[in-house]
Amino acid sequence: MTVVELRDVTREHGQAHALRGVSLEVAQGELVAVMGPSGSGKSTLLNLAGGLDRPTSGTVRIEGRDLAEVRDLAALRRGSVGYVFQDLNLIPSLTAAENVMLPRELDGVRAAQARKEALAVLADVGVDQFADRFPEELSGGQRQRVAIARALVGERRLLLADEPTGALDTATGDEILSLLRNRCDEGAAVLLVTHEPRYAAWADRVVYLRDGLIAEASAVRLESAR
Ligand SMILES: Nc1ncnc2c1ncn2[C@@H]1O[C@H](COP(=O)(O)OP(=O)(O)OP(=O)(O)O)[C@@H](O)[C@H]1O
Repeated sequence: MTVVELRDVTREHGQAHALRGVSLEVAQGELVAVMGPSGSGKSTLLNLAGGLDRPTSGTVRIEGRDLAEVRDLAALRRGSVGYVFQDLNLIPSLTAAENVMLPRELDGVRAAQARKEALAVLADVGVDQFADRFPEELSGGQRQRVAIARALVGERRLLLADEPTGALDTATGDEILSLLRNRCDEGAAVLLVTHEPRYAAWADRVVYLRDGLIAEASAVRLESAR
């Protein structure tokens, strides 16, 4: 099943053509890596796929719903889309568990239930022992896991990750990728922006962007690099 579909999508910022006609589908269970030089449109593509930005032309569908016709986009995003960014924006005054609970509480889930869900997903990513610590009390890798837990909570089916391994050492980066890969194998669709061939090797497909267009797409799974 297709989770996200972009069809002939363009995005212009005044004179700048960030995307110039991109079509892409990501199915359940699929991890697609997006690579390309700086300024080629990778972040724009991710933002459009998650409904954080709107295309100038073309359509974006999440689970079959045309985002241009969705009234409460924020609710759809909270329910279906998880984001992991390099700068993870954990809220410093909230504990790890509270950061993960927040999107669920915004959706009206009661605190006790939200905490239960947060602890379960923190355990999934291996940091439940740090649930009551604040972000500044955690290492970079631990913080990134908390950010991933926040993206995963509520069983979101589309995960968008923009350089999620940016500041991490190789071993921690590999662990983060393996978490994303596991979630994918459990049925999520993942779009991953990365500069690193090492991490793109975890993908089912690699899409190369150049000047706002898909220059090349490879369907080869690079098993040997795992
Ligand atoms: N808000 C904006 N206003 C004007 N131009 C923009 C805006 N956002 C993006 N652009 C332009 O669109 C193009 C694509 O930007 P985008 O951030 O998507 O590229 P990227 O591939 O993610 O780059 P990087 O790897 O450096 O993050 C760039 O030329 C950028 O300058």
